[in-house]
Amino acid sequence: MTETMVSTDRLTRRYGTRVVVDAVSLTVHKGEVYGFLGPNGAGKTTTLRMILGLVRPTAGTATVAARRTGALIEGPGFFPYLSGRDNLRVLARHRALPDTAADAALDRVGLDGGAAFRTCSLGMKQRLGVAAALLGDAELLVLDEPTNGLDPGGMAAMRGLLRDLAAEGRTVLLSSHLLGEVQEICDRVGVITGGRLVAESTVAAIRGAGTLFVRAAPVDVAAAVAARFGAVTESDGGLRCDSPAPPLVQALVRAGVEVHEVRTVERSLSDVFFELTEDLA
Ligand SMILES: Nc1ncnc2c1ncn2[C@@H]1O[C@H](COP(=O)(O)OP(=O)(O)OP(=O)(O)O)[C@@H](O)[C@H]1O
Repeated sequence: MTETMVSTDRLTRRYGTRVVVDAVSLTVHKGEVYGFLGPNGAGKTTTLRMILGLVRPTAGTATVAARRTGALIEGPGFFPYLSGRDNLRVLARHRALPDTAADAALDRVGLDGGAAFRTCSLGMKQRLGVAAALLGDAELLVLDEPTNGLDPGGMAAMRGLLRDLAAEGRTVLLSSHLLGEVQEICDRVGVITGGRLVAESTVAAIRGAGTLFVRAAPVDVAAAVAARFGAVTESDGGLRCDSPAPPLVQALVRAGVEVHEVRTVERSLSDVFFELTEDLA
């Protein structure tokens, strides 16, 4: 059975008359990487802050089942001249944790922590931020844009780290405006735009089963057969058909059509995202 780690029920935040987060109900399962996806200003950070108890909801509720939660929201305040290790030890001491907790968190993210914070690359700084969130062995990590500004190598490393943390049974809730990133890291995504959650599902389900691309001759006969199964449009010298492949192919062959090519065309998460957000524009 899937255990729920975070759930919100019609979570809402207004600033003045402006509704920044509008009745968002989302569910994050234990042990998954959940991507909270939306354009700038969509309300992601405000939602994460409400989940963490840093911002009070105007209405609705947020429930967190984790006993130990760590967060990286808009970068923790690291001291520039202290090393990564000393920075983490300072944070650990604030929370009455031993220095060994800082060392364990550094190990976990693969940093030696020797360099002064100000000399660290952005990738190292982000890893240090994740280490800070992990302090005290957090079982839920809430990370606001953890891959923001990273180069492709840094992103791949962060992706690997977050997947590994989930494989250990931790739950990761991250926000992002990078569709490709979310598509690769996350088990499930919630899409937010204009403060409203417009979709929540597995990445695969949100992208849909995809449509079929069929190249067949004669094309007009093929189109007539395919139209019995669903919508058909002509594209790239073939047909795009909304239909499962086996019955369509059988019917085409029975109708004497020569089938040259049949393949599934998956929509990327970005196509879906723009469709979802266009509807609301
Ligand atoms: N304290 C506040 N007072 C007034 N408006 C606010 C406050 N905090 C956030 N907002 C507004 O709420 C909207 C959503 O902000 P939020 O930071 O939650 O979005 P976001 O999706 O995280 O965007 P970004 O990726 O740019 O951080 C923005 O238009 C922002 O200006």
